[in-house]
Amino acid sequence: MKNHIEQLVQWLQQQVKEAKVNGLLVGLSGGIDSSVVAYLIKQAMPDHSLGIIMPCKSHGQDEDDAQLVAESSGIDSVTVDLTDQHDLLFNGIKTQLKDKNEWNEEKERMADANLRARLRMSTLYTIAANYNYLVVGTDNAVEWYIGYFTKYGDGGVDLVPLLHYTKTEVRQIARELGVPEQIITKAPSAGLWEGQTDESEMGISYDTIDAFLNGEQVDEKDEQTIINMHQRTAHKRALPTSPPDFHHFTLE
Ligand SMILES: Nc1ncnc2c1ncn2[C@@H]1O[C@H](COP(=O)(O)OP(=O)(O)OC[C@H]2O[C@@H]([n+]3cccc(C(=O)O)c3)[C@H](O)[C@@H]2O)[C@@H](O)[C@H]1O
Ligand SMILES: Nc1ncnc2c1ncn2[C@@H]1O[C@H](COP(=O)(O)OP(=O)(O)OP(=O)(O)O)[C@@H](O)[C@H]1O
Ligand SMILES: [Mg+2]
Repeated sequence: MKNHIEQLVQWLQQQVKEAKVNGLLVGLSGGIDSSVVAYLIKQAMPDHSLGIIMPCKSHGQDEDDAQLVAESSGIDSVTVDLTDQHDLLFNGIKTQLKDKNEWNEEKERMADANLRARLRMSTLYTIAANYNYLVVGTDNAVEWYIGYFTKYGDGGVDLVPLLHYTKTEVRQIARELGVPEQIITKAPSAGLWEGQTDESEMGISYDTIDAFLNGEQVDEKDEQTIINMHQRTAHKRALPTSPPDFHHFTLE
């Protein structure tokens, strides 16, 4: 993995150069993916990299873990608590729709969760513009393939260095980089509601999806689940859908 790390660091440096920006930043959650990205961008841009810690009704342990990663990687960090902003916006929207008797309780938890991810995205772009930095995403091959991210939330980024790495490989890279073991071994979670873990929500294990992506044989039912998730989320990996160019078709 040493070789991969060197290449990823060089690739990040090249992106900074080509985009003519000053540096790179990442949202630091205390999870393994953003920890790996933090270590990589710190290596790529030692004096121009930033980790943004954004609690939003989050578990205190996650913030402690994010702080630990900031310290162990040496990356500069800023904390922006989004709890009040989220409450204001979410409850404002909810009140308006409730008044019209059109609030869908069944969709509430997911709407609340996705708004957290999109508030984080907005925060990252506001800070990126301030420093003239790029926003670095943390999606790995599994999350990308099955669309396990919020469209224009944590999926709304400029660079995705881990896109071709399975979760197993991300763990290997993390060990090589020196990410603290407690971060590597904790259960992956989007942290969007109490008790959420990726595997319980996806209904399938990272090991199974890793195996599928590696072209290995997996249980037929699991294979179908993965393919269904991939197909259902194709829109998240594409540019917005547009109609044909009727205007120019009529010109001749
Ligand atoms: N066919 C289609 N063509 C174009 N657009 C389509 C569409 N179908 C839905 N859409 C749009 O997409 C929206 C649904 O997508 P989206 O808003 O992303 O929402 P959705 O996929 O329902 O939820 C996001 C999922 O990602 C997970 N997540 C989020 C954030 C972080 C992490 C993590 O691992 O840390 C995980 C989260 O737990 C949840 O399972 C719809 O509201 C609609 O606007
Ligand atoms: N509290 C938070 N503060 C800052 N960024 C966050 C926070 N929660 C989520 N994010 C951002 O959203 C991204 C998506 O979360 P995701 O859970 O997939 O990654 P992770 O937490 O780094 O790793 P894992 O999947 O193992 O939990 C994070 O990598 C991070 O960039
Ligand atoms: Mg996480």
